[in-house]
Amino acid sequence: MADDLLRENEPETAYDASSIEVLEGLEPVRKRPGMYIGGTDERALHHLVAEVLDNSMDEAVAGHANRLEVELNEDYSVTIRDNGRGIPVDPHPKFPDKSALEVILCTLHAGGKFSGKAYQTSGGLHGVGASVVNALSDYMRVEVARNKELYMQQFSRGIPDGPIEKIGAAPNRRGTMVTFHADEQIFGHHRFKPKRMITMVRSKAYLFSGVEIRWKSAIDDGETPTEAVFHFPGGLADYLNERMNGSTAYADTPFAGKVQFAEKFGADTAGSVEWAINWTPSRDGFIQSYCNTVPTPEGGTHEAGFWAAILKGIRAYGELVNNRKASQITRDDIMNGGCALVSCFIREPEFVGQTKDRLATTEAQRLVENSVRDHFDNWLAGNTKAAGAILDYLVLKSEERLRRRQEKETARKSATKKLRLPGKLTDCSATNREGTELFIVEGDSAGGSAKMARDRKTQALLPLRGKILNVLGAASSKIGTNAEINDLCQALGVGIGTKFNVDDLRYDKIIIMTDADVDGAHIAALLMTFFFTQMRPMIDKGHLYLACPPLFRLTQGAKRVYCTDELEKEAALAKGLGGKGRIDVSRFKGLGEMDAKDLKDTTMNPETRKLIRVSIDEDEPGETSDLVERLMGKKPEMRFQYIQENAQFVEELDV
Ligand SMILES: Nc1ncnc2c1ncn2[C@@H]1O[C@H](COP(=O)(O)OP(=O)(O)OP(=O)(O)O)[C@@H](O)[C@H]1O
Repeated sequence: MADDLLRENEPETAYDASSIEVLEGLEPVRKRPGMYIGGTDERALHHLVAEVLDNSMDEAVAGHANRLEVELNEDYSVTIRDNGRGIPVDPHPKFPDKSALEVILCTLHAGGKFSGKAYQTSGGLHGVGASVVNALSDYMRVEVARNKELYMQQFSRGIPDGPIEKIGAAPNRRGTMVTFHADEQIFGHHRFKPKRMITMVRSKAYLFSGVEIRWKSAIDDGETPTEAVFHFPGGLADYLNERMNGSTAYADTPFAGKVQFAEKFGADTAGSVEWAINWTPSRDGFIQSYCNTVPTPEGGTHEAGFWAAILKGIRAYGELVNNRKASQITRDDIMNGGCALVSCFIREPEFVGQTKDRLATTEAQRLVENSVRDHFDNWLAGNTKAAGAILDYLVLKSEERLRRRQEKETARKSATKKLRLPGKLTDCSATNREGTELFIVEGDSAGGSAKMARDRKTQALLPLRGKILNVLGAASSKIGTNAEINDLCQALGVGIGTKFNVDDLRYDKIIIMTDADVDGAHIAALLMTFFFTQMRPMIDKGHLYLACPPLFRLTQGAKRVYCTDELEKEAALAKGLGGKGRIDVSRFKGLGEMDAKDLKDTTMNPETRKLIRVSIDEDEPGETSDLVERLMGKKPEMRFQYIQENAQFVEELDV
């Protein structure tokens, strides 16, 4: 890439240290890495690559770079290089004795992407990524070629080894090169995996057809190429064809397109959307969405806009061809068998959390919906054969869905009549499963408040007395005769082990609601172990949840605030409640102490509560069973060994 000079005469003055704004200092990253990269497991580790790669992609999308290189080195360090403008190296106006580069890498919330001046649409926005990677790397080296000079600075665990140095001339080079080695103190035995990295690299190239990305790996896993070049002028349509992998599709070529928002909504609207979708009867559908090349696995407003456009388009087309059943098609039907890719670029996107799993920018919904809708109407009108086939398929799916619902309704009604439900179950009144919830609560007193706090229509309660049997330590005959477990199975309407059928579940969400103390955590762990070993599909299909009751209630006059932990409490006390007089702090010892209103507001009401969905790390399902066996299994020596190996971690959790 050295010989590739992009826009040689482009002035670099417009993007210099003054474009880099500072909002806050570094520090808490090493202490609480999870807050910044969502954990310390393998997924979090790979997130480091994403953060650095996203910065180079942002340069490319802004039109300053067209070539990137990603290399996994022999010592498992990673090098990412671009031919962009180079991170600014001049002294920072706020900290004249430091270069902008050092400020960026050693300060949280330092970046050039807050105001949209240096970048129009960028994946980065919090000014956190590069400094987080630096803080979590035991070694980091950044080289910047700018103005025909080569600069270099090295860091260990977020601290500079020395000031920035000019290490030579760079007549034919420009851009940034970052090499980092993830810190084993943070990530333990996890290592970068070539397969995971190449998938990420390849998808970036698909998402932005103006970039070529070279991949190299010194680690050969036997299945991933050690060298490759990715450049996809066909963009998402190419990617979709590859993802669908030869499955028969209703349209010969996907419905795909790209809209520059400025052309449709006026020059002030920066950004664009690109999409590709096709339907197939031979596999489940999927959607993969991105914003500014950052994957958004939990979707968000851009996805909502996209599906709205497709749904409205299909229904309108149905009306046009006099297919009256088209009006019963729902979003779920559209997604059934629909394989879709959506990638948008917008200015100042808002995400939920630093790992950016879900896009929250409301504007994106309108922009995407309006852009896609016109194109879709035209496409349907111009591809009548495919349009007819897709419409028929979706109508069929909607009919199947309606039939299934009816069957389930009657099944549930007769089941409620016939089923012998456990006496202590307080059932909900809804007759069909959709939207219903079963709270498994600890103790009878908690059950009392919960009974008053619940929504009778959709929320059912099952109080458990004491701790349930630890199924990992028990013989299977004992499991079958255990009274608490029998009650649980009856309430859920299912059998255990091989007899478990997830479709029989009588509720949509199963929510474990225990006290926020050690005993409560133990009961929750026992229940989760039980579900994990005996009713695993219930977790895989996302039915199991943990309620998050608060630990503290702060009151000041009429103002009330709930806090889930000590940290939140301290923060709330420091900030004040905005009322007058003394702040009273009460600590809930158990759910039973909370009055019904408190319990409803904080823990049960779907509008205001927090819930954690229990899931299994898809990448390491084996690790989960291994860990469950070690922690909950019969052999105390395994538990002891785990505690010894992870003592530091366990201690931290206790803080
Ligand atoms: N490869 C690069 N080329 C040019 N500038 C860069 C590069 N990498 C980082 N920067 C500059 O450093 C700033 C800080 O980067 P950092 O990754 O810390 O945060 P961000 O990308 O702004 O936001 P986020 O925390 O959401 O990733 C960027 O805003 C950009 O101005």
